[in-house]
Amino acid sequence: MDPDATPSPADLRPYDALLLLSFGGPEGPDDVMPFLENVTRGRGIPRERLEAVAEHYLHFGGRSPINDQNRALLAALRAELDARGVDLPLVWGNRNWEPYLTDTLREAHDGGARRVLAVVTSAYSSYSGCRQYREDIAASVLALAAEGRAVAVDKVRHYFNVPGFVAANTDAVESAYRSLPEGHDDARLVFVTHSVPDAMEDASGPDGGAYSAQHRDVCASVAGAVGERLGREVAWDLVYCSRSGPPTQPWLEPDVNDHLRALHEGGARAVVVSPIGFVSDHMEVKFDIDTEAQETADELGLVMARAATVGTAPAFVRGLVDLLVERAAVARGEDPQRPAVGPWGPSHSVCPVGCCANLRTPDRPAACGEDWQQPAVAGERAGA
Ligand SMILES: CC1=C(CCC(=O)O)c2cc3nc(cc4[nH]c(cc5[nH]c(cc1n2)c(C)c5CCC(=O)O)c(CCC(=O)O)c4C)C(CCC(=O)O)=C3C
Ligand SMILES: [Fe+2]
Repeated sequence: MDPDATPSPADLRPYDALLLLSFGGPEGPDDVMPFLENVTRGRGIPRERLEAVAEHYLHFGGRSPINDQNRALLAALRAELDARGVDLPLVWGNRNWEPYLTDTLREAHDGGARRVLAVVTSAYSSYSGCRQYREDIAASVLALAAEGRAVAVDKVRHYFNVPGFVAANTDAVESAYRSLPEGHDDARLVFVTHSVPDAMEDASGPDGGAYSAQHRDVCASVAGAVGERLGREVAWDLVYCSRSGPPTQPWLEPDVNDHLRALHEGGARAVVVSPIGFVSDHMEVKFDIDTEAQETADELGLVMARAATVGTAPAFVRGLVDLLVERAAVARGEDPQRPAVGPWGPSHSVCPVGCCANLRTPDRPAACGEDWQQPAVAGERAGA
């Protein structure tokens, strides 16, 4: 083989554009309340909770870190795509703030895109992290169809257990252990994710309970790999942050702060905290972990090292591009390898009917699922 030959470009057919789909966040103090109203519309979040969360944002200048983190991820994905010879456009749209998904897809359509492949900034099955994004896609596709614009959107499978996500988290947790002061290498490993109502947990995935089960699956993989690198068993727990419903409604527990107190009472002197439920250091990480949980640890005299989120770690970015390539092969009817670490195995590429059910408005259309019907548009064909 000619060593100077350019490798053939990664095959993304039949897609003609790639989409990063995320949550969105305020860019300044005036955006905070309108953003929070977008997030919580029709969701029964108490007013006091909204005011408290507005304070979290204002504490950081009214600007969420999430948008800049998405810009950084877009740049990293672009570089990896370029390195693999992929010249498709890569665009960015959000659920709750500019750039809104519908505007992004309209612009992509007008630039020639008809069949788009999406990756969302959530690695797990749940209504908030999966179906709600699929509903956003459906609403945008339907709105554009009504304007005479035909676009079809698919998404990649859940990536909590893909090798790149597991490797990036393993590296981050190992670094956190190595950053602890001498004599603390027995630190307990505390994984943290976003709490959700018990009812949302019970409805997550095709058979229920997928949200916490997928977390436990990747936590076990990461803790096992870190243990091998450190040469000893690492004891770990999965706990929760950012509970927001009324106190009468059960949400996943324990809360990270209560858990740190319990560990301290049990004699722990140090913890490594890994926000495994989040892909970047957005507001939940900055406030609920770096501010609140850190204060709790300080009060207790507990040494706490926080592991990085995957962010733009090269292993993670390569893993996402591998998934885009894999999903394109699935769309072409091929049978690609679908690597996964741990017993859960690779998730579905197309969500089964009823997966991550919407408990409030169950009939809302959701794209990227077996029961989704692409709207017809006169004179245009999506995915042609
Ligand atoms: C599972 C999950 C993820 C992870 C998956 C994913 O990434 O999608 C996530 C991400 C995020 N959540 C975020 C922000 C908020 N989430 C809220 C409210 C809620 N989240 C929920 C769940 C989740 N949320 C739930 C069940 C609610 C209750 C209301 C409802 O049933 O929908 C509220 C309202 C106020 C409050 O109650 O906290 C805010 C402001 C931001 C942006 C952060 C930034 O700006 O940096 C991000 C990435
Ligand atoms: Fe949230």
